[in-house]
Amino acid sequence: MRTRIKICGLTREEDVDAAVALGADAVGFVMWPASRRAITPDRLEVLAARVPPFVTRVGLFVDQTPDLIARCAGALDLLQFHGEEPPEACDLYGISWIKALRMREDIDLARETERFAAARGLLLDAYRPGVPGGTGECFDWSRIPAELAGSVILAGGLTPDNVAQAVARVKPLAVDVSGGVESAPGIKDHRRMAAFIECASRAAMATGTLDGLAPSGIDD
Ligand SMILES: O=C(O)c1ccccc1NCC(=O)[C@H](O)[C@H](O)COP(=O)(O)O
Repeated sequence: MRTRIKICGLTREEDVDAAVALGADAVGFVMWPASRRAITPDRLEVLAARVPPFVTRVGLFVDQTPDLIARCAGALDLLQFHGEEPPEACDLYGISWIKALRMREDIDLARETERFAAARGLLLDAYRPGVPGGTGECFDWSRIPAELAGSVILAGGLTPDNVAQAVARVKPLAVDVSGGVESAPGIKDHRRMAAFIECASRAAMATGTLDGLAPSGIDD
């Protein structure tokens, strides 16, 4: 499967337009007020309205209220939970959700995978105490069990310089980047976004993530 690409932490119209034009499969919006990339629900409506069909609009939440999440859900295609949202509560909003897990040294991935079995996917991210996401740090990708790798969204410290290696080594379902394509928190650098998407796409093709397909995509 082709590795999908999510550009996260968007706050400006021009950056949303650039991410879509460059071929991002998903765009992420941080709804947690303490983040330097946070936007308001009103701003989310404005930015999400610029995203065409077939590009997934992802809202990021950290232990936030059901009312706020329900307020945002109308502008989103996917919820990304970073807090301790109980699995059963996530079904309240009527749209799909993914669970972000921070790779603490003592994480029990088998247990967490079972606990969040109802999620559409797991996003594996770096761990820094007190920081729910957007750390700009990598974690040891070899810690991802082989049987899980193809179904996870890989996040944490990805950049145009390391994303090809990440795709080749992990072959994840998707890669997720925020800080690695910025000139400042929440301000995306369009050249870095273009380089990231190019490098990730080339690596996905090179690693045969389209196994079994002839170059034309049709068996000869
Ligand atoms: O990006 C944030 O500021 C953020 C704040 C609170 C919760 C989640 C947040 N981001 C989550 C993401 O999905 C980021 O893209 C991911 O953590 C990777 O960030 P980076 O290491 O900067 O590429």
